[in-house]
Formats: sequence, C-alpha cells, structure tokens
Amino acid sequence: MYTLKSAAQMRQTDNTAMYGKYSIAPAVLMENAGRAVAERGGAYVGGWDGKDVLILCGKGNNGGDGFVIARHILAAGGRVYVYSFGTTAEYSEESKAHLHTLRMMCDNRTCTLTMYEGEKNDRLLYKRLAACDVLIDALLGTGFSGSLREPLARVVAAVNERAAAGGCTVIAVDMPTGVNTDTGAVSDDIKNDTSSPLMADLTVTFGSYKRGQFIYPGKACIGKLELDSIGLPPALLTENAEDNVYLLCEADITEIVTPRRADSHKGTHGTIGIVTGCGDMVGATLMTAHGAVRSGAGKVFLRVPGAAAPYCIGKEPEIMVRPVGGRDRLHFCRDDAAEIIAESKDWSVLVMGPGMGKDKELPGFIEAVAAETTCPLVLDADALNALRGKEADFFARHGGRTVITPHLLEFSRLSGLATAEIKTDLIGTVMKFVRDYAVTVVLKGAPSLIASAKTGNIYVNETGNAGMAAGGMGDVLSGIIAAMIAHDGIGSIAAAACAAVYLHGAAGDYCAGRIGPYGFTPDEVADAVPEVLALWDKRRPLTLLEKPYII
Ligand SMILES: NC(=O)C1=CN([C@@H]2O[C@H](COP(=O)(O)OP(=O)(O)OC[C@H]3O[C@@H](n4cnc5c(N)ncnc54)[C@H](O)[C@@H]3O)[C@@H](O)[C@H]2O)[C@@H](O)CC1
Ligand SMILES: [K+]
Repeated sequence: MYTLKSAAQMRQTDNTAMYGKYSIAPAVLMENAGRAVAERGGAYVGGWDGKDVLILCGKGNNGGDGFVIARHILAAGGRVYVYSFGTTAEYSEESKAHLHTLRMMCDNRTCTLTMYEGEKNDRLLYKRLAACDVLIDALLGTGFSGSLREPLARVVAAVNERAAAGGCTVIAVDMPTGVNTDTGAVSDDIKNDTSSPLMADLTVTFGSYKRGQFIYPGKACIGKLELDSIGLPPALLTENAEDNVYLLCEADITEIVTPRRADSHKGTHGTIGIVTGCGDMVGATLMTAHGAVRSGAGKVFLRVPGAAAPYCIGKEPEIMVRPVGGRDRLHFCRDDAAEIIAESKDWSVLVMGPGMGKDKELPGFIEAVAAETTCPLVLDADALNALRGKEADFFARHGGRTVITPHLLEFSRLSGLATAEIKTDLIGTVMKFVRDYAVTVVLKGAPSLIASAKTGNIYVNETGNAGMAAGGMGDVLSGIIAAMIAHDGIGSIAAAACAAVYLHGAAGDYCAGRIGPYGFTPDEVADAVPEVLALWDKRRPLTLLEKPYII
C-alpha cells in the first residue's frame, strides 16, 4: 500500500528530514531530487548525449531542482538552456546555491542561463522551445494552487502546443505545472479561466506519491509516473498522519482475500440476504445476486416483491428466491419488514437498493428493516435515494455496520453538494462526509474511493477501466461487497469494501483484455471474478506448508 500525501504532509516530511532529528542538509535533498530526475529522465529519453534540453525553472524550490537537473544533464552530454522565472533574491538558500553553481558552469555553448524578465525574452524562449528535444518542467510543484498566472500560463500553453505536435518529450519535476497536489484539480478548472495545466510524458515525483496524481483531471496530465525516495528516511514516508490516503495494491488485497481452508463448508462462506428489486425491474436484482455467487458466497437468498419473483425464480438455480407479498405486489412496503427481520437472523450481510424503485413506502421499509437487524448492511442505488433527508439519523444509528455505494450523482444527493463542487476536491469531500456521518463509503467512479467509517482513512482504487462505465456494473459490485464481507477472515467491512472494489475492477480489466475495451457485460465481469482469484492464487508466494518438504 502506498501513502498518497498532500502538499502540507509532504512539506512536513521534508521539514522533519531537514530540520528535525535527521538533519539532512536542504541542498543535499534538492541535489538528490534533481539527480533523480536527470537519471530517470535520461533512461526515459534514451540518454542525454547530444540532446537539446530546455529547462524552465519557477521561483520556488521546484525551480531549484531544475538548476540541479541542468548540471547533471550537462555532465551526461546534453546541451541545456535554462530559463529562470525567479530573481536570485527570491530563491531559497539551497536554490540560490545551486543557481550559483550552474551560473559558474555556463559557457553560452552547451549551457546557457537566462533570467526571464518579461516578454522581451519570449522570442528566444519560443525559438529554443521549437528546437529542443526534451522540455523539463521545473516551474511549479507542490506549491502550486489556483489558476496559472502569467507569464507561466502562456509559456505552459506554448509547451503543450509544441509537445502535442510531437515535437519534444516533456518531463515534469514532482508535479506537472498547473496540477493541484491535493485535489488533482487543474489550472483551467477555475471559473472563466483558460490557462491549461502542463501535459507531461513522464513525471518524477519525490518521497511519496501525491493525491492529485491519482485523481482526474490532474491524473491525465501526469504521463508515466515514477517515484524516487530522494534519500528521505523511510520511517518518515510511512508515518501516519491525521488524514491518511492510501493507494490500494494487489498485495494488500491478496493478503486479506486469502485462499479457502480445505475443510471449509458453505456455512463458512457466509449467507447473503439480498432484499431488492421491484415488479418491473429485476435485472439489477439478478446481477447483484450473480456478483455474490461468483465471488464465493456460501448461500445467496434473494427476496423480491411478489410480482418480480416469476422473473427471478430458476434464472440461477443456486440463488434461493422467495417472493414477498402476493403476485400483484410491485414494491416492498413497511409491513414486509417483519418477515425480512425474522429471516435476517441467519444472514451474514444484507444488501438493499439495486432496482428497488421509488415507491413512497420504500423509506419506511428500509428504516424498519435496519432498525431491527444487526448484520452488516450494503446500501446502493434506490436505498440511498430513499434515505434522502434522513441520512444523519440513519447513519448515527447504523453507520458503523453500513457500507453505502453511491456514484457521483447519488453522493451529490446524499451530501447536498453539487457534483461540480465535489469534483473540485473528491478526496477532501469524501473525507469530510465520513467524518460527519461515520459510515463506510464506496464512491464509485474513476478512480473509486473507499472511506473507512472507523478510521476515516481513504483508499484509492486504480483497477477497472472505461468499459465498466455501463449499467449494472454497480449492481454486481454490491453483490461482490456482500460476498467479501462474508468472506472468511476479512477483518472489517472497510477491508471487505476495499477488497471488493479492487476485485471488481480487476475482473473488469480481465474482461477488457479478453473480450475488448468495452461492450462486456456486468455478468461477464462477475464471471471473471473466479478467474482473477485463480490468478491471484498463482501469484501468491508459497506458504511454508505448501513448499516441497522432500528435497
Ligand atoms: N525540502 C523541500 O521542501 C524539497 C522540495 N523540493 C521541491 O520543491 C517543490 C516545492 O517547493 P515550493 O514549496 O517552493 O513550491 P513550488 O516551487 O512548487 O512553487 C512555489 C511558487 O509557486 C508560485 N505559485 C503558486 N501558485 C501559482 C500560480 N497559480 N501561478 C503562478 N505561480 C504560482 C508561488 O508564488 C511560489 O513562488 C517540490 O514540488 C519539489 O519539486 C525538492 O527539492 C525536494 C526537497
Ligand atoms: K513541475
């Protein structure tokens, strides 16, 4: 699992490394950062020898890194043209020191340094841009916020234009200029602004990955992302902060979705109650159940309003379907709750929501069921819409055992915030929501975020693809979440939600690889779950017992 740091957390880490017990000299850290970009960038472009490299340096420490990079590229045989957008006086002491060294190396042939003073420098700058093989963006890093100001806005636009024409390779230092480190918002997100963020081919980032590198639209500006520790103490990089954000990796998930015990039985793998659907909508219901079956649930019970039952019975023999109410019953009503509550005593988890409709009795039914059941709840789609206006009370009573799985629009209704507002800080908004309501949230999207009610931690999931942007995928996910909650040995519902979201996305990636980039169905994604589990089993390291013991 990787920590995704905010700009403030990264600043804190750097400061502790330099001014705390480790006492790493600031110029040394900057040297390591610059050298890392020169080395990784060199590998990316096939070596610096004979290359013309334009290096744009801002007035903060990102710019200081640029002076170091120039020196190392020069040493590796490249020609460097450095533009500084700060004055000597504006630079930090370490940047000043590196600027001085670079200045001493300038020969106006292989190395030039221009202190940018305004439009009078533009003509030569654009000429250099038109002729360079590689552009190094050391303009702004973690210090950027808001919307790009001039002259950087026009310089970045020119760089993008040149790169889009296939003219040069663009390497960003730490962050591409114009991408917000915390939110992934970009320069032209800001109202009435057209200054675009820089589009990099490669970003070399320092110490820790940053949140904005994984959230769109910023994620689209990053290109290939490489992480370099720059010699920061590992203990500092993994240190817990108050608000922790992590990137899920396969190893985290295979650690919790462990292989089945050989002596297990169906009872070991949980009994899933799926109480959902309505008279004219059974597809979502069946896909939810199918997701649970394919994810290894021991037993799956499906309870649907009477009118929906004929369309569900026998579709999949392993799903035990029972109608609630008579044949003309289209929706659940409040009085049905007692029957479900009685049955739920044997259930490991209860799913409500997919395809449930919008009947006025629904909120009362869901509340009554929740009030008298004790098992974990997975609430999606119509169940979430039914909670509108009562969410604070509902989550206060049941949040600790509930996973909600809204997409952006559903989350907007629940939080009362406009989708555009949520998107300006996806992680921050979900973090606040979970702190306020103490409910585990799966916010579906690209990427999906999982927020733990217990710890407030946010987990970013990178599996999945655009082919999964299709109706029914979320229903399958609800079934997978339920199966993971029931999975033997998964410790918490947040862990189960992380496992399910990762698995669901990995199954979608498997389908995209086998079938094509889109057009595969939610049921095919569910069917791919066992295939992904089999792949994980193959990749899992041998345990001591499985290792050959006769040599
Ligand atoms: N010890 C450290 O703190 C280290 C920092 N390093 C580098 O330093 C960077 C952070 O340095 P800084 O905190 O100085 O920040 P930056 O260098 O990223 O930028 C700060 C400057 O950006 C300007 N700025 C902010 N928003 C702007 C906008 N919208 N339009 C135009 N200008 C804008 C500010 O006025 C400020 O002058 C990192 O990204 C990394 O590259 C590395 O050298 C490693 C060590
Ligand atoms: K940069």
